[in-house]
Amino acid sequence: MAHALWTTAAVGFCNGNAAISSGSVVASHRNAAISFGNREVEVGVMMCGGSSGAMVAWKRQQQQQQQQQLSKKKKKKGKDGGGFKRRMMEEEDVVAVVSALAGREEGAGGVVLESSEALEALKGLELERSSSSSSSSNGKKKNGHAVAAVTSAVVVVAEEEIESVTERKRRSFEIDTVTEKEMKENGFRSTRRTKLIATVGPACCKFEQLEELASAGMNVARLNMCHGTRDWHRDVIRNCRRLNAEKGYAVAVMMDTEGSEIHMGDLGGVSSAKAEEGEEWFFTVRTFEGPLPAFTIQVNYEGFAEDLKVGDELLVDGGMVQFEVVEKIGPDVKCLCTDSGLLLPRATLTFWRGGSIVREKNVMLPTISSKDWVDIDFGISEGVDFIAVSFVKSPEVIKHLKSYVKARAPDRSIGVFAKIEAFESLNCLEDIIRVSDGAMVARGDLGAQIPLEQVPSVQQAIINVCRSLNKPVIVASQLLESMIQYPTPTRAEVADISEAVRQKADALMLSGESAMGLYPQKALDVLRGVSLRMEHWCREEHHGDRYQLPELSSAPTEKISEQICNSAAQMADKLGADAIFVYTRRGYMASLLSRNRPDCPIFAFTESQNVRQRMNLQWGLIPFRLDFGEDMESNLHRTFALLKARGMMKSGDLVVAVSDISSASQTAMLQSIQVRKIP
Ligand SMILES: Nc1ncnc2c1ncn2[C@@H]1O[C@H](COP(=O)(O)OP(=O)(O)O)[C@@H](O)[C@H]1O
Ligand SMILES: C=C(OP(=O)(O)O)C(=O)O
Repeated sequence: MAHALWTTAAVGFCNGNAAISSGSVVASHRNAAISFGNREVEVGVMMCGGSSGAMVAWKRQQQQQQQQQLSKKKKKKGKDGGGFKRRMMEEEDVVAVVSALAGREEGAGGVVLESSEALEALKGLELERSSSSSSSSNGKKKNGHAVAAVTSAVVVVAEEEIESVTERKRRSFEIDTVTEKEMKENGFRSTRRTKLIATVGPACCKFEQLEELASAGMNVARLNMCHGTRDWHRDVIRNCRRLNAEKGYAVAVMMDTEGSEIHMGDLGGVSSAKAEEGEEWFFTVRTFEGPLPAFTIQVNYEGFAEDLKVGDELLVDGGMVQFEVVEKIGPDVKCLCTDSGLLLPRATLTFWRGGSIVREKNVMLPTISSKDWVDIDFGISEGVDFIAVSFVKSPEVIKHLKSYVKARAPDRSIGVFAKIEAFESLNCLEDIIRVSDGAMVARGDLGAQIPLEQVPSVQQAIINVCRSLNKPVIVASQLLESMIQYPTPTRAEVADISEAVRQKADALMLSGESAMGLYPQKALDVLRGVSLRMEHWCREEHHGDRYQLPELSSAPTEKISEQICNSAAQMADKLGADAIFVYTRRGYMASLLSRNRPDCPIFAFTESQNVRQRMNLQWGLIPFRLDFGEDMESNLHRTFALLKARGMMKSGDLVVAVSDISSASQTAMLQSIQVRKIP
C-alpha cells in the first residue's frame, strides 16, 4: 500500500473510557526499535498518569505531529470514530494485534484494545522488540511526573508497512495453529502426543483439501513417489509450504522413494481391475503400443520370468490377490488366479516357493534406483523435510544417502528415514536404525515379506529399537483400510491404532485412506480421536499400569545431554509439572526429552522453521519457532509472556526448562535445567 506515508494505526489499551488522546505523556516505559520493511521505527510504550489514562506512541521525528493528528481524529469522531475501531482483546495476542491492524478496513485509523490480557500482549511485543529500557515502575517518579501504571499504549505503524510487520511478528514466534486450538480447547496437558501423517494423493491434493487435513491434525504430508508426476508432487509441496506460510501451520513434507522392488505397471490407465479365481493372467515385461491386451499385467523388472519357477506363488500387494505360476513363455509368465481381489496400479509383487519368499536376482536390485536419485534431487530442491527410503536392506545405503543429502543441502536438515519392510532389514535392524534419522514400520510390504502373524511382534521390536536409539518411529499402513470405502472404521482397526499409541510410537500414517479414499478427512478424525483417547487412558486413568518403556541406550559423546534430558523428564513427572520447555537449535535436546515420553507436553522452541517442521513428527513435542534472545533468562521471560498472552499458559503453572543453547557472547555451551513457576 504505497499511498499513505504515515496513515496512523493505533493499538491502545485503555482503562474505562480512556482511549487515544493527546493527554499527558509522563514517561517512556520502553523504547523499542522495530524494523518495518527496510526502516527502523521507534515505538514507545508510554507510562501514563492514572488520571488521564492517555497514551501515545511516536515515531521519533514526528512525535508531536502524530499526537495532534490522533487527537484531532479522536475529537472529531468520538471514541469509535476517526477510523479508530474499538475491539475487545480478551485472549488475543501480539500476533493477533498486528494481524488485526493488517486486516482493518482501508483508511481506518487503528484498533483500540482493552483488558489486561491485551496489555500483556503488548508487553510481549514490547519485550520482544525492546532494545533499551528506561522503564519506571508503578508510582515512581520519572521525568518529574508521577507514573501510575502501564495502563495504555499506542503503536504507530505505517500503513504500507503493516504486512511486513505481520510477517515479522509471525516469524518471531510461531506455533502450529491446530495445536494452539487444541491446547485452548482441551487444556495443554491434553494435547495430542502422537503425530499424524497423511499420504497425499488425488483425494486430498488441492490447497483447500490439504488445509482441511492440516486443521484435522495432519503433522506431516507424505508423498509416495511411486505414483504421480514430479509436477504433481511439486504442486503439493508448494501447497504445503503455502499452508504453513499463510495459515501458520508447521506441516512437514516427507518424500517416500519408489525403490526398485518389483511392482506392476499402471494397468493401462484404469484405476483398478478385478481378478477372479480361476482366471488366467499374463505377467510380462513387454511394452505395448496402444491399449494393454486383456488379462495382461506389465511388470517393471526385466529378470521377472527368469527368477520364477512353475508352481511359485505370486502375491500382489502382500496377498490382496494371489496367483500361481503355471507356465513360462519367453518374457511372459502365465499365472492362475487362486485368490480373487482388486488389482491396483503399481502394486508390489512378491514370489513365494515352499513357504519362503524367493530371493533370486531381484535381491541385487539397488535400494535406490536411478529414478529414485532423480526424485531425491527433486525433493532436496523443493525443500522436503524428510526422505523415507523404501526397502532398505543394509545400513550402507542410508549412510550413503545421508552424506549425499548433506553435500547437496548443507544448510538444511533433511531427515532420512529407513522403511523397514524388506526381509533382509530384520537381520541388521539396529545397524540400520542407528545410522538413520528415524524408521517406518512399513507393514504393507513387510507383511508380504514375512508371515503376517509376525508383523505385530516385529512392529513392537522396531519401536523398541527406535526408542532405545532415540530415533522417531512411524507405524504405517492399513490402520484404517476399511475407511477407503466406508465412513466408519472397524473395531479391529480402532484396536490396532490404540495398540500403536499404547506402544508410544511417534507417528501414525494413513496411506490409501487419505490418498485415494472416499473419506480422507474422516479417517484423520478417527486417527486423532482414537490417539487422544488412548493417550488419556494411559496417562490419567491407568497410571499404575504404565506401558513399560524399554531401556534407553546411550552414545558416549551425548551422555551429558542425555542425562540432562532424562533427569528433566523424570523431574517433570515427579513434580507433576505442567510442561517441559526446551530451547533447541537442532532439535536434538527436544528429541532426547521426547523419547522419555513424559506425562506433560514438551514445548520445543527453535529458531529455525526447518527444525520446527522436523520436530512436528516427534511424540509429545509442540514445536514453536522463536528468535532466541541473549540468554536463557530472557528466553524464558519472553516465552512465559507470549504463552500467557495467547492464553496457552497461566500464572502458577509449573515448568521444567531445559536448554543447551549458548548466547552470542558465550563461548561455551551452557546446559541447564530450571524449575520455574510462571509469574
Ligand atoms: N501421488 C499419487 N497419485 C495417484 N495415486 C496415489 C498417489 N499416492 C497414492 N496414491 C494411491 O493411494 C494408494 C495407497 O497409497 P500408498 O500406500 O502410499 O501406495 P502403495 O499402494 O503403492 O503402497 C496407492 O496405491 C495409489 O492408488
Ligand atoms: C508404507 C509402505 O510402503 P508403500 O506404501 O510405499 O508400499 C508399506 O509398505 O507399508
